[in-house]
Amino acid sequence: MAIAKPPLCPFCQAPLARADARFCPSCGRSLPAPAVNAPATLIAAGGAVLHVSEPGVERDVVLGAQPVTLGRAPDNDLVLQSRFVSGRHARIEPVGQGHRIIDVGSRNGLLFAGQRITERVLADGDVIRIGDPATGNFVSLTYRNAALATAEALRAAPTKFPLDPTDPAITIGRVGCDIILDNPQVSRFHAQLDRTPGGVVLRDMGSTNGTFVNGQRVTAPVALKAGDVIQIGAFKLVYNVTSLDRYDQQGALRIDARNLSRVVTRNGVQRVILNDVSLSIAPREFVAIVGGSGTGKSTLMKALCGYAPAEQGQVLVNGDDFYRNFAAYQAVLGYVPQDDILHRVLPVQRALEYAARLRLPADTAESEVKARIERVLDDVEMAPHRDKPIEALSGGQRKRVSIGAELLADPSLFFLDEPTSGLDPGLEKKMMYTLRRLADSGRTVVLVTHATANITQCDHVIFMAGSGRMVFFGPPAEALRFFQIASGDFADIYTKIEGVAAADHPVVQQDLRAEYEAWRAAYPAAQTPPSLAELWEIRYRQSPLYQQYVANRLATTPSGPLVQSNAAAQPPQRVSAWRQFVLLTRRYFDLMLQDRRNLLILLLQAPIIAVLLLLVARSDALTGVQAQDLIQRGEAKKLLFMLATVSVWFGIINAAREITKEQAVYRRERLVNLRIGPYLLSKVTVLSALVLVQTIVLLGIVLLKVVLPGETGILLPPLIETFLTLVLSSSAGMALGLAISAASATPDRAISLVPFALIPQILFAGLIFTIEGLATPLSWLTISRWAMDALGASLDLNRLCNLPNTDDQGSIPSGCTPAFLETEAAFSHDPVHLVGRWLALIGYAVICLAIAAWVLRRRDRMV
Ligand SMILES: Nc1ncnc2c1ncn2[C@@H]1O[C@H](COP(=O)(O)OP(=O)(O)OP(=O)(O)O)[C@@H](O)[C@H]1O
Repeated sequence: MAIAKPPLCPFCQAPLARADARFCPSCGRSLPAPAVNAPATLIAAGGAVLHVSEPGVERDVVLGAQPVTLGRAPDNDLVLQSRFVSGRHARIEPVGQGHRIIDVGSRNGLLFAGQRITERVLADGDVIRIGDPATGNFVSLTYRNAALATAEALRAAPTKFPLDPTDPAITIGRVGCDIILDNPQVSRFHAQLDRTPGGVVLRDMGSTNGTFVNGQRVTAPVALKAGDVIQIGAFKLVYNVTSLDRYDQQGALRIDARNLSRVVTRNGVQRVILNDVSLSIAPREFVAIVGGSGTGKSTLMKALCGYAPAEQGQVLVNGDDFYRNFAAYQAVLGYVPQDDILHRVLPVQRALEYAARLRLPADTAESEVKARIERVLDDVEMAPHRDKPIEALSGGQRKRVSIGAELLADPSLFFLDEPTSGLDPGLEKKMMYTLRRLADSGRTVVLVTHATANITQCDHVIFMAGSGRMVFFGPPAEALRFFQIASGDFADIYTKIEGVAAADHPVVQQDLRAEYEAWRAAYPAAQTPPSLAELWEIRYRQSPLYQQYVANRLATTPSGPLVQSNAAAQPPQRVSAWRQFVLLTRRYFDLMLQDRRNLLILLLQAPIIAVLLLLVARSDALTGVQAQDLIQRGEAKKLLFMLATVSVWFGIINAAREITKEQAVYRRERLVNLRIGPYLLSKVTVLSALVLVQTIVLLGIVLLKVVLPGETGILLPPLIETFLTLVLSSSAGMALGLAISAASATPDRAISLVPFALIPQILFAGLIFTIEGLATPLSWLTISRWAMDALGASLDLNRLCNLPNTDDQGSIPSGCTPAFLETEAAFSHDPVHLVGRWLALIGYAVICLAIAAWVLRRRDRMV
């Protein structure tokens, strides 16, 4: 074994005079004790190399024909400094042309691909980590051995399935098929190849996530020709007439971005928010996008993950145009937005069950869902908290559950928007450690973060500055050198890249003098100076780092077949509307029941209002007594007006917060596959059940005192007609409430809008004020007016005298005169009139739901 590089300061990379130097002559920081014992017996020419990366220390160690022990004790061949490494941790011993690593009984073990291992024969490119779950620190050991096939090459090699010409059909699916594609996103029986007289034909067997041929979704049988590429989730199957070659791209997805730009126009002014960004992220890399506020981090991430495509430029996933093939790749995409994407009132396990049912193929067995949930709970270390409501968890734990929800579908591309925001430094570090493990276990992980304390855990860091400019892409340690940060603190980079580049600016003077002068020469007439971001961008593009980490990477072709697609971007795959409706309805019921306090308040409204009405309503308000006929119609109208308005109130208030309060969950699920129709109908179903209960309670209690006339019903008994009218009024109110909710940015705003919907119901119902002139068309827009008409018709108010109830002296007028018996057209006692009013209420509800759906669809575009 030998130290391959001259000793360098781990903080500023300046050369050290001696390997055992205690202080750096350049940055002056104290140095760790020499870490490696290098007995001459272990030095072997041409051997494999182990790149050792400990916090603050990087070195290469040559492995030879002798076993090497590693651990913290000083008598190991390779001494590691970190406290979480055991005294005697592992042994690396030669096997054939390569090596094997063996855990010799360490406490924290060896991690490979995110999983603990006891032993592994190493392939070129393997990364073994020793991690400390308590602090989130880890040591990385990267094995390089040119004599072995690379781990990437092994992963890229196809598996050939010979196609027997006598075989009439070949099935493709997750279990029990001729060709097995083992991924939760693949349906059990996903697709089938049929041999027909005309050739081989591919059929999708009603899969949840779709089958694609050359980028086109298979909706009808497709005749295959040689070279056609079939895509199912992360798998590609190339049809070669005599064989089907399966390329498993799980955990092997590379992202190349070329010249991404985005310009927005606000108040007529154009602004660049993403400025010609190119980069390349290899499979299983963990990449952080960092930079100041408003510098375009989220814009870049959304362009990379396809949720807000760049206007110019191209994103390629394993060489395929990502935007054009978005529908095919959507199944392998995980995205964790800043907000929680699960309902907080649900316990962790139950929330994950609903998420799994919505995301995984419909034919996923209960046992598979359970196993998947167990797996992700372990992956995010939340198994001990499975029964706790999400709202009872800490911020970091909640974020882990959101990550778990995304992991259910086992995505190979994983994007996270500020997963560490709001976490304390300890939790932040653990979160980064979790993400590192997820990347190691076969995911390309990209996150946006403000926190730079732990970005050494990433393979690469992207620094954004100014108006969407990428000023650095490369390994974190290189960033410190590039920006000449002697302190070793990444946060110092922020101050170097923000601001205007005046000639006397210290950063221009120290770092960017050449770039500044070149810029001045290029733009001699410029009135305003460039930004520091612009100069760093120029500097980075001219640096060897850009050549190495961007240009050279972009110049290499990805392994595996390419999808030659000229298709326009296709909408995402849709799962069965009925299945979604059933699941969403079940979940919504569950949410209602979990939020007991709110449910209790909603349910108490009806009896409390009914009891208050009992206190003021007369028992004969609707029937009338002969001697008091003169005041009856007014009294009856008051009671019916209250019943109608209260019903509308129930509907509006039940629904007004229901969409807006869960909009983060809705937005995320919409990006996966949620349909607006089933979503709204699930709300309508559950809320209808609620208004039904409320109406029964309200009417039931009121009728304990108030007597309903016996014979007045037009089509049905008056009780049934009254009940129907009130339910229809509540339902129309509920639809109006849902429209308000869909249009409101926050629950508070929705509640503030409720009076605007409710007060017209009072003004234009025709009771308090006479409706004439402009008020007439406005009254058509209110629910209570149609409800009053229907109630008045059913209970035949025209049979009662039409006199205002002003007889507060107790004196009874002598009798009804013809003038007092004047009828009101609104209460016509005929079937057409009543059914017309019911239809108006139904139409009202339908229009409000259509508006809610339209608003939700419009929101899709606002990314
Ligand atoms: N759809 C849009 N329309 C108009 N302006 C937008 C749009 N999206 C982003 N912007 C603007 O582009 C700039 C960059 O936004 P972005 O969200 O990418 O920044 P960021 O670096 O992620 O910021 P933060 O760290 O504050 O979240 C901001 O000034 C933002 O207001």
